[in-house]
Amino acid sequence: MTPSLTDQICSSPKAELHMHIEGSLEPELIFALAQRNGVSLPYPSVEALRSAYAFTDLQSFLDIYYAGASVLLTAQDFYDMTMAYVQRALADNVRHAEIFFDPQTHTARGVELGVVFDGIGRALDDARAQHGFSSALILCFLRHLPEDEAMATLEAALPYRNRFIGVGLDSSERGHPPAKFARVFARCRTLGFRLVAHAGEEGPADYVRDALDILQVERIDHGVRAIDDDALVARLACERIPLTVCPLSNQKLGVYPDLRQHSLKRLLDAGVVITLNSDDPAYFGGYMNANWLAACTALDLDADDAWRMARNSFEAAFLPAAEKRAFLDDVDRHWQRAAAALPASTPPVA
Ligand code: HPA
Ligand SMILES: [Zn+2]
Repeated sequence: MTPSLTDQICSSPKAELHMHIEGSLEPELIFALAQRNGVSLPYPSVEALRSAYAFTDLQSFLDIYYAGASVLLTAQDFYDMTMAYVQRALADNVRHAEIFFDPQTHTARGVELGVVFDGIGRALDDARAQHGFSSALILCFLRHLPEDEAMATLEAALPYRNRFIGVGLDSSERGHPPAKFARVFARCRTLGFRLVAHAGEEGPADYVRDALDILQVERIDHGVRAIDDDALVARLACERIPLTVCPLSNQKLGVYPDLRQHSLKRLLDAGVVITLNSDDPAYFGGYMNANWLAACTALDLDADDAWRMARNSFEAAFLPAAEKRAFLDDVDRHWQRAAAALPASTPPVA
């Protein structure tokens, strides 16, 4: 990739639609919060913790990710974590983020839901007021736990319903199919929440189809295993169902150990609305621009691919139409200027 394309990618406006706020907790902040809260960690130093980030699969990551989140106790902790993410996102020209959080990870430790909403919510309010950073929250249910617990979490979160726009489904995918959460997603649908779910990360293409048909989600998180099913790929493209793809996550968790083999280029070429995201940036070695550059370099993507994926990120966002239009205009202006500077670029078909 040329240095100028790298610059254009880094400076492009973009939306991030798949980022777990607990996955933005850097080892330095984990240690600082542990000290502030008198929590003891099973690692002697920041370096020792970071060197434990050698994952073999999703579960080996989740075990460390949940341990890291154990230092979050007060609203100020959630505020500090969220503000740290916002600063990194701003540096990568992320203009809008739809941020996942895992309430059950915190309520199980005795942290009240109000503390979680207060800390994250106040940080996002301040980010909007101080930096014009646009954002929304998506509450994720942990799929390794029973559906009844997801339902109880939903009911407990309803007093804060103006704080989140939608619900998602994360944690261990294998053995926990979408159908397990049919009732709670049906209830969320009647309540008017936006719906997403992780599917087809480690689980099969069938889980992507079930997330669409049974849970009736509007976006699929990861979804990269859809590539195993031609009819499903055609459906995703035809129905314009976005996939929130996370390249460095897929590499670090062994979904695609070699990014050159990643399915996202084939999916993009098949007309699927592919977006690029960081998933758990503190654990997988990079925030948005690192993910964009890793994918574009490994797969030899060009300016038209990048332009398309930047448009996709706002097209797939749960934004009001006027705001979406304004962001898309910013993206087009950016890449039209880039096209004048870069060789042989043609605008993508909107
Ligand atoms: O990539 C992921 N997959 C499933 N659950 C998660 N929780 C945080 N990140 C992930
Ligand atoms: Zn994820």
